[in-house]
Parts: sequence; structure tokens; C-alpha cells
Amino acid sequence: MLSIQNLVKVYGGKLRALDGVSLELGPGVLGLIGHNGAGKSTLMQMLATLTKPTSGRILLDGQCIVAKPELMRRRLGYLPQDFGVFPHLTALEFLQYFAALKGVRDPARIRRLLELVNLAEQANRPAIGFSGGMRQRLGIAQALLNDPDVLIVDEPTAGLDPEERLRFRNLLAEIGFSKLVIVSTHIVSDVENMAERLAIMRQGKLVDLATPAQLLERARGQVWSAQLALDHYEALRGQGIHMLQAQRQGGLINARMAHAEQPCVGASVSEPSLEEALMAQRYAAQAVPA
Ligand SMILES: Nc1ncnc2c1ncn2[C@@H]1O[C@H](COP(=O)(O)OP(=O)(O)OP(=O)(O)O)[C@@H](O)[C@H]1O
Repeated sequence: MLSIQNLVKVYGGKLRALDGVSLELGPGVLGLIGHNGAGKSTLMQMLATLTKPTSGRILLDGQCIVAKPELMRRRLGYLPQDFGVFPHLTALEFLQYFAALKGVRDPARIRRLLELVNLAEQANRPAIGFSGGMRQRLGIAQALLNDPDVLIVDEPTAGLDPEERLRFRNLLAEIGFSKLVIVSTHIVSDVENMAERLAIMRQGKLVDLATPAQLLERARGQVWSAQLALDHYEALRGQGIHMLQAQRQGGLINARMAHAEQPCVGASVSEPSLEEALMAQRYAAQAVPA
């Protein structure tokens, strides 16, 4: 459906915000993971046809959307990182306004979307009184107005409380049953239970594309746990052992460590969480420069 081919974006003559990114995507949720500055927003904006690549191609069902952005815009829903609502418009008025802009003429669709994002009862309330989660859900309703085949969501859960996060994630997961949903985040837990695949970006490059299960499998044997005295903990740190977690308990430190081999006598190999798996992968990449 979407074929991303060798995308490069150069800013200011030399900064490579994207450095040869290629990806083949179909329906389902893709989690785009990377630290701040990894190039996620640049890639999302490019897919949303807001910025053009310095080189490379993006094909939507075989046609290049760099050359013909309108092909994408018709089929795209986009929720940017800094999405803002008009505070004095009600949820209903806000959607009516965007429906008019997007040429959506079916008023029943707005009602259905308000129900989908669980805002039907707040339809006539001005957005100024909405919580962060309600605003995000209104943003998703806006992005879904034209029944898009591709939904792009940038840093979706920033500022949401845990319950709102959960609701919002479930909503995106359900949309991903039939559409392509690309969710960019640096918070692994945002996508670990909904993304079919994770694309890991680092310094403008796509360094991995795998299912969460594959990432966990690869990290098996590299995450260790041990109860350490404080001076032992500090000595291990001093030796460059990567600490994933440290929790003081009864005068000892419960430590979780990323290391290719047993980091110290008594450390036992432990099942990694997805976040730990990604950290372990990152440390391993640092240890062996490509
Ligand atoms: N318009 C711009 N002009 C110059 N440099 C830019 C521009 N946009 C992004 N960059 C740079 O490109 C690199 C990638 O930025 P990008 O915003 O795509 O990363 P990101 O992974 O989305 O990070 P974040 O999570 O902070 O949004 C960074 O070094 C950033 O400073």
C-alpha cells in the first residue's frame, strides 16, 4: 500500500534528518520509535506531504505522492504533535468546520465519529473545558473525517493521564484493524500492545523493523537481574555495565542490567520488557559501531 524508498532529508546543507529510510507498509499499526531528534517527525511530515524529501520516493498504491501530493491528502488522516483545538468552538462545531474544509458533506458521519471517540455527550461543550485526552480524541475524530486509509499520529499520548492513554491506544488499535496507522513516539509503552511491527529510528536511519515478539526474542539472554550492595552496584557501573533499573530495597539495590554475558557472579538472566529489549539493542549497537 505504502512504499517508502530511500528517503533522505537534508537540512541546512548538511544535517541528515533522514538518511536513506525504506519501508513497505500495509494495514495495521506501525510504531515508529526513536529518541528526540531521531527523524520521526520529519518522516511523518513527509508521509503527510507537508514536507518534501531531498531525495527518495513514497509510493501509495504504486503512485508517487511526492510528485502528486493530492493522491495522499485525499486518503490521509493526520494528527500532528502540536494539535490545537479552537477553544471557543464546541466539539460539534469544530468537526463541522473541518468537515467543510475537507469536503465531507455527510452530517451523520460527524455524529458517528463523536460516538467513536466517546465525545457524543460532550458534543455541545466548548473545547476550552476539555482535558488533554478529550482534545486528542477530538483530534482523532478530525483526522478520521474523510475515512482515511492512512492515519498518521505524532506523539499521541503526551499530556494524557493513564486512563486517557489507555482509551486512546485502544481507539488507535481498533482503527488499525483495517487501516494503516503510523504512531510515532519515544514512549515504548504507547505502542507495545497495539503495534504489529515497530520501526526503530536512530539518527535519521531505520535501524530495525520487527514485531515486538522478535525484539524480545533477540534481547533474551542479555538482560540480567541481581541484588547488589551499593558499592558493588557502583563498581559495576564504573565498569560500564548498563543499568536498566535500580531500586533500593532493604539496604540492597535490585538492579537490572543489559549485558551480553553474565555481568557479575550471582546475576541471573531475566525476561526483558520491550523497553529493556530496545535499550539492550541500543547499548549493543553502541558497543559495536557499524
Ligand atoms: N525545519 C527544520 N530545520 C532544520 N532542522 C530540522 C528541522 N526539522 C527538524 N530538524 C532536525 O532534524 C532532526 C530530526 O528531527 P525530527 O523532529 O524529525 O526528530 P524526531 O525524532 O521527531 O524528534 P522529536 O521526538 O523531538 O520530535 C533533528 O536534528 C532536528 O533538529
